[in-house]
Amino acid sequence: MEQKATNIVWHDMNVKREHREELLSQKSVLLWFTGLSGSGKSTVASALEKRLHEMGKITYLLDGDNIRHGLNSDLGFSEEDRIENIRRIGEVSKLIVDAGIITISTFISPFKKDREKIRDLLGKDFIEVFIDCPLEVCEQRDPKGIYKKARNGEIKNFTGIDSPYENPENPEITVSTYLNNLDECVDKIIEYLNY
Ligand SMILES: Nc1ncnc2c1ncn2[C@@H]1O[C@H](COP(=O)(O)OS(=O)(=O)O)[C@@H](OP(=O)(O)O)[C@H]1O
Ligand SMILES: Nc1ncnc2c1ncn2[C@@H]1O[C@H](COP(=O)(O)OP(=O)(O)O)[C@@H](O)[C@H]1O
Repeated sequence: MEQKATNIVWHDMNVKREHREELLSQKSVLLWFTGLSGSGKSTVASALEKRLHEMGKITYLLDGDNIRHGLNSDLGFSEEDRIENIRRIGEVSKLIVDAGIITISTFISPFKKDREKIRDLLGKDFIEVFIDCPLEVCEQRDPKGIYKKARNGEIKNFTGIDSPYENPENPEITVSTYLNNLDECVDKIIEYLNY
């Protein structure tokens, strides 16, 4: 997004990310989870965070449903609002990574272009985690009864039904929640991180 303000100057602070990382004895990254509603983003992210916490890592989890109650409560599910939702979360994630914290962000983030913008923002610290699960399975799980509502027209612009989801082309990690159990899904991410 174009910067509106003029006459603003970036101030370089004394305490930098590397100093915070050193104090925390860890390297921070952004694990960006993307996938359909019901694919397992929140479930896998929460189990992963627990595992990392038990390993002594400092983490923070940003979750779509939760953020939409606060920071992004002014946004709905039009294409424009989803783009702004993901843009803000990308920026917030960058700040948390800069704080030295291992950040897990779980949003449907249906558009490839928006995810790529966050990759550009974070560079090598961006790890895209595709939570892969066919729509039929997500719909069968329907943990919030939300697909049922989308099918009978109570919810419009629902991802996978009447709003698109673009699969990642080259995610760093693909986790298939319809093939592997929760522990196996978490193992795969932990193995990649190689802490
Ligand atoms: N129209 C529509 N489409 C998709 N999802 C909807 C919609 N309306 C409400 N919900 C609920 O909102 C959660 C998705 O929010 P996100 O911020 O992750 O969406 S997005 O990235 O901006 O597309 C999503 O949560 P998850 O199921 O955890 O993915 C839904 O429960
Ligand atoms: N291997 C698995 N990993 C994650 N969730 C699974 C798995 N197998 C079944 N599930 C179930 O799928 C549902 C996923 O819901 P949720 O985590 O809220 O998805 P999302 O955050 O993507 O909307 C939960 O009811 C969960 O118990």
